Amino acid sequence: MDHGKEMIRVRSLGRMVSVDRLGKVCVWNALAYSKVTFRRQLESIVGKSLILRVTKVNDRFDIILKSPLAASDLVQRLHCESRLSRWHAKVSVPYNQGSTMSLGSGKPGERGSISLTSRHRRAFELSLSSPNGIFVQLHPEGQTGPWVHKNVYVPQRALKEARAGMLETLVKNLGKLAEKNVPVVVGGDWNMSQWLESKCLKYQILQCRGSPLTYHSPCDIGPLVEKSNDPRLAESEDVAEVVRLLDTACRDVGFFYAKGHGLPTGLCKAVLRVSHEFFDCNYEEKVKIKLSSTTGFRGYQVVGQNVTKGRPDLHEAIDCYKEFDQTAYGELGKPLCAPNLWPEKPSDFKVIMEEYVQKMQDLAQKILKGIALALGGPANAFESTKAGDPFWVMRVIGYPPLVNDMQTDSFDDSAISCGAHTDYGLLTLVNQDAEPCALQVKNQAGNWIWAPHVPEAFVVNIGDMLKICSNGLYKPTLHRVINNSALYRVSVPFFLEPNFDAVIEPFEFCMDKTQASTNISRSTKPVIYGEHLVSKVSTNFSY
Ligand SMILES: O=C(O)CCC(=O)C(=O)O
Ligand SMILES: [Fe+2]
Repeated sequence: MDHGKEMIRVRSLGRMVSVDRLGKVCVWNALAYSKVTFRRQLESIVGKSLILRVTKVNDRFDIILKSPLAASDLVQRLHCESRLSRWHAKVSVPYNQGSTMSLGSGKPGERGSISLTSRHRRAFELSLSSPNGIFVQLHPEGQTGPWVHKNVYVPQRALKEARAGMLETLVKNLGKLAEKNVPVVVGGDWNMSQWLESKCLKYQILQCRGSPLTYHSPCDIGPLVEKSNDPRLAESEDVAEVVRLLDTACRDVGFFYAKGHGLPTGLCKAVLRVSHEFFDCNYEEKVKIKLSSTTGFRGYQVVGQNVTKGRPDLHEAIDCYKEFDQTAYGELGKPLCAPNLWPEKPSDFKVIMEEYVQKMQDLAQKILKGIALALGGPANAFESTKAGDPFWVMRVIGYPPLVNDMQTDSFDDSAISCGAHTDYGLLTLVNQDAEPCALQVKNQAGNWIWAPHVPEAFVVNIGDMLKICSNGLYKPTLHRVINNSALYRVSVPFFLEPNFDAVIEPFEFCMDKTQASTNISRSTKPVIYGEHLVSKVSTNFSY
């Protein structure tokens, strides 16, 4: 489909605009709605000002949006937030210009096409509406043996190594089916697109950004939390199951959801409530605790004061660090040696946050025991010199909506709430508002996927220091925040760090592992954690 020359009149802009400067989304299976109710539905999902035009065309709705980014966000939100999963929505311009995609008429299940979707339910539904097609579901939850049902083929859930061989065969067979003009719908994750491309197969992507991170079901860390002080922790079977899940998540994704963590829901909610109450205060109130190099980089930073890779982040925040004595780390600790700055309003801010920090440190250390076991070491591997007296960082972050006035031409497509980065320390635990969905994680296929709020679960990700400790077995994943909604968002990440003065270098047991599998004994250089942190913090701000 070439939309390059299609021009439309956009009333709010008062002129003809080529659609390739805008974003276009097609939605199927929604014709039960009138145009007016459908538009109202869309507006409740993405905000009125993003939507420039909605038209009914044959069997679908076509939606023109303010920008390609807005279009990909709409598709994601249709799937991720509104959960209107009966709809099939797709951005009508190729997601990845230049790759070998056959777009055909853009309709799923077209003869001879291979369609790729990361949502297994979506693929399943498509397979039913396309009875001559074949549906392959790669990562079914709780699937132990292979099964075939009508046109649905579910291969056995396999371990990563075994999966490679399985994919090889699968891709070959998919190619043969496409040659025979059999429509194929593949549900799985985006790694599949790499396989298809490596075999030069043409396919169409039915969803533009991959599934939300929730696709990987939350890890119930309950057994690990309950038994973390048990000297026979490593022998417990249910702990071993948690450890296995942690290993897969840290190796493959670098992110996971942790439920069963034992933190009171009321406390987690109170943390978000007092954060909102603070950000709701006026400017004068907030800058009473303004951060600068003279406050030890502690306190409130205004919107745009934080900089990621040279660009201002469009968020405001209160930064807190573990407090320490002047004599503790000498020159190394000087730039950060100061008390935390707590706001007066709301009056319960400090007491709630201090209780939260203490509980989060305890929880993060328990998860770290599970990670030590997952890496093949003793549960206490991070204790004593590495992280026996851990440093911590907590950021209370407020993200205003990025787009307020979409009626003007001033929309900046590249505006970002928090630029792509990895975290500095060992483990990050994020407590985020239920809405809006704004955190994104880059998956192995290079696509940004959403990490929406999951009730009673923390988003957990690994940081740079864990990469060094694990000798690269676990790598931190790039993530960023884009608040394209009309809602103000709060998140409170808690970062568990090594001891401030720790020399961070790979564990022996990790070096043995990498030596055995890749012949690389040491892939990372040692660093002094405190130096790493100070160098990051002191270049993070514009004053
Ligand atoms: O706001 C979020 O969800 C994540 C923030 C983040 O990545 C960070 O502060 O390092
Ligand atoms: Fe982060």
